[in-house]
Amino acid sequence: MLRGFFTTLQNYFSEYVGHQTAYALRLAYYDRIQNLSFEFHNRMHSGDLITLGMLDLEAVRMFFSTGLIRLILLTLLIGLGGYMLLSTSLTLGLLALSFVPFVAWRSSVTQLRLRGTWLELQDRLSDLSRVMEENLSSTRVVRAFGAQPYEMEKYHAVSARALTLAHDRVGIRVRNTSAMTFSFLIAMGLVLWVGGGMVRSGEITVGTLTSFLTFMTILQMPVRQLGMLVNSFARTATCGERLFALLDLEPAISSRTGAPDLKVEQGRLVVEDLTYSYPDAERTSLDGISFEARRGETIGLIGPPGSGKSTLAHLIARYHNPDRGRILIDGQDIRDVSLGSLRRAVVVTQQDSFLFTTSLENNIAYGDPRATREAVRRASDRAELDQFVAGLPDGYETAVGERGVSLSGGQRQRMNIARSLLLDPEILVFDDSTAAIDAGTEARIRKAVTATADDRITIIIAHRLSSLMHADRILVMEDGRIVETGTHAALLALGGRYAALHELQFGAGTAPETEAE
Ligand SMILES: Nc1ncnc2c1ncn2[C@@H]1O[C@H](COP(=O)(O)OP(=O)(O)OP(=O)(O)O)[C@@H](O)[C@H]1O
Repeated sequence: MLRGFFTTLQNYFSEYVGHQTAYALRLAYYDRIQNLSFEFHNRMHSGDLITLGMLDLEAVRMFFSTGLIRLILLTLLIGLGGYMLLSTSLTLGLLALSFVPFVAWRSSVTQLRLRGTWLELQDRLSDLSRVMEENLSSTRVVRAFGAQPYEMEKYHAVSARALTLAHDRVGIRVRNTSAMTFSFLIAMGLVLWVGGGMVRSGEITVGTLTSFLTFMTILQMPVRQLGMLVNSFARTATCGERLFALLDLEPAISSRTGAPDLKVEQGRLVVEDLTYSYPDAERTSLDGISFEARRGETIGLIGPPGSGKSTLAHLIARYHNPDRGRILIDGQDIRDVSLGSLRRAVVVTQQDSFLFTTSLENNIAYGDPRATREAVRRASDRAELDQFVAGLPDGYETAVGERGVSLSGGQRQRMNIARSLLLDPEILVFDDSTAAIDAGTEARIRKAVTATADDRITIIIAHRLSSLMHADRILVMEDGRIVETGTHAALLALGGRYAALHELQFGAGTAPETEAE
């Protein structure tokens, strides 16, 4: 009865502790990956991060749910059992316990081997989720190029690698279990042999020998479980090491302790000698960029792909820290103010928009969940999305994302623009965010955005000249440097790269004034 009672308590509490530990670790892990820098996320594949957050964390939970309590139980059982055996008969006790050192040695060897292979297996499983994740997010590309057989083969290859290693691991474990059973049976045989002799010579009674054998049988189970414990230890040590290596990482981009909020009064942006290279990159992505902008101004950024336009935008929002130079907003270095206040003041409308699985309204209000329906509608109207939404049966309640209505590339971009406009930031960067929108709609969006442009600095990054020719100043970038600066008219008159681009896009002879209207 007592055993039943305590087993129930043990099961309940050990599971409770395991789940509570996993819950706390899961939240700490999620919190960490929310705050680690873009450089970290560029380096780590999301498949690996998911494996770490699911499998490694589960291994640690299992240890707390079953391994830890088993360790206490085994120590108690082996300690007490061993004491009772030895105190009854020293010779027989030693014989009965002779298998324990062998099992301990065998387990240690197995622990080391399993530990190594577990790490390798995790890597192979990570490869598996990476291939699957890539495949799921590239369904269209795969179908468009008829690459299903190739994808299948790729998945098969990584699956087979995981299977081979899993097999090897089973082999190690089974050999270990067999060796342990064998050594126990030998010890039992010895006890019967020697103990039988002692009974015959009258040294001990049949009852004592029987109780010895019963003890050994009781002890057998926990001792055999040493193997499982060893396995659980090996897994937890490895998984915990990986998990804590990530938990111990300090986010490269964070607010200094006690950093004040950014205060914007005049609304002046100063970029000084900005230089930046991505980690491990051979080339410098930005090289000595300097410019200034005031509230009410629109700055256009143009240049060939890879010239550093997006990198510059990302540095202004402090997604990365510059290697050299600084960015000041109203005289405050953006590294000295709280990150939250900076990200409220600087919003970058990304090239790709991500739709969360929720209503259109919630998607637009993502940056400000407390925004009113009216504010959402206004932002969406300025982004030329309102009419489209009005045509949907559920209007702003329409579910979008993976399980909802899909939006076209242009509609997604407009939703992205509405999401940014809603926040009404001090510095608004459009990073090629109108590329998928037709020129007519883009012109209407521009007009609506310009109506409130006096309150902020607007930076427009685009490849299409018509998107930014109206800007107060246009910066032409090449290889991470600003190579030309001026208004549309001035740059045309300069006859340099901008003029050449203009000729390429509009042909010679088109009056710039008409375009710039
Ligand atoms: N995460 C990254 N890691 C390493 N190098 C990068 C990374 N992102 C961009 N780069 C490199 O930095 C340089 C500038 O890239 P960036 O994306 O800023 O160019 P861009 O002018 O915005 O290009 P596009 O017009 O194609 O958007 C390029 O040489 C690019 O290869």
